[in-house]
Amino acid sequence: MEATTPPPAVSIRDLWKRFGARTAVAGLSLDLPAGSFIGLVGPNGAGKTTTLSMVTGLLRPDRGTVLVHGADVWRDPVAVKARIGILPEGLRMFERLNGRELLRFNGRSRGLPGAETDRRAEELLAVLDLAGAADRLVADYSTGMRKKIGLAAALLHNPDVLFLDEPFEGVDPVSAQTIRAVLTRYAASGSTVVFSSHVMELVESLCDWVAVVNAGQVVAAGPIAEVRGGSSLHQAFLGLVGVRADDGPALDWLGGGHR
Ligand SMILES: Nc1ncnc2c1ncn2[C@@H]1O[C@H](COP(=O)(O)OP(=O)(O)OP(=O)(O)O)[C@@H](O)[C@H]1O
Repeated sequence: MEATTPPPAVSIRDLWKRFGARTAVAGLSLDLPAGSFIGLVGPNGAGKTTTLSMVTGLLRPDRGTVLVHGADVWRDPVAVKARIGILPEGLRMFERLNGRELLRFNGRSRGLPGAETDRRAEELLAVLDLAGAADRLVADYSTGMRKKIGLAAALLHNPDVLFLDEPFEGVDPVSAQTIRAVLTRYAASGSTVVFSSHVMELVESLCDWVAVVNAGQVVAAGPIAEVRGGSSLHQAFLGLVGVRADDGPALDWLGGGHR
């Protein structure tokens, strides 16, 4: 008997978003398998952030539907928000709270009991190496610390699906390793991670599934070994998004000490 495929964690159908004359997302459809570590890759301006914003209910699409574990992001936002965690790009936080207060606030606004919020917050602060900074204002956190406290806030209610926009950008190797370890542990428990990145090596080493987006559409998606074929993900990516054959303008004034 054939094994039945489990329903996808996220189902995106015919998603569109225009900003004035510019089409950022152009009829994007994609099923993201549950329990996978998923990389969303694409060149600058491909529509990754716009897609993630619409999928997580932060931006209203012009058209299209998104289901998270069967619940419609726009018709049933409360059910969806209980099941997802989000680390958006350029996350705005309550800067005048310290790290511990921020997590407590998040836990309580998610309806977690106080004692449980505190227990989880302290564990996350310790695992993410933020315990020593828990009493400092978020306003004084570095980029890497902000990503980590943002990740802690996104994980506190133990979501089924975690969305992260460029979680490793501006993060030093030590913090990156800490974030990787937490995400790997989370994904190993059967939860779904979806993250966007430009770093193919990172996607290749962390993800088991990848979607390549270009000009607001999916140009390839599937298990990473399938998408990259016999080559590296980097090579496959360049082929999929189309590298310019020429080098563009000559820049013959550049280098060589000419003024
Ligand atoms: N608020 C906005 N107003 C106008 N144009 C926008 C807005 N947000 C995105 N765009 C445009 O939509 C397109 C897709 O942008 P988006 O940020 O989704 O791409 P991305 O794949 O995340 O890019 P990057 O890798 O550079 O972060 C781009 O052309 C961008 O200029």
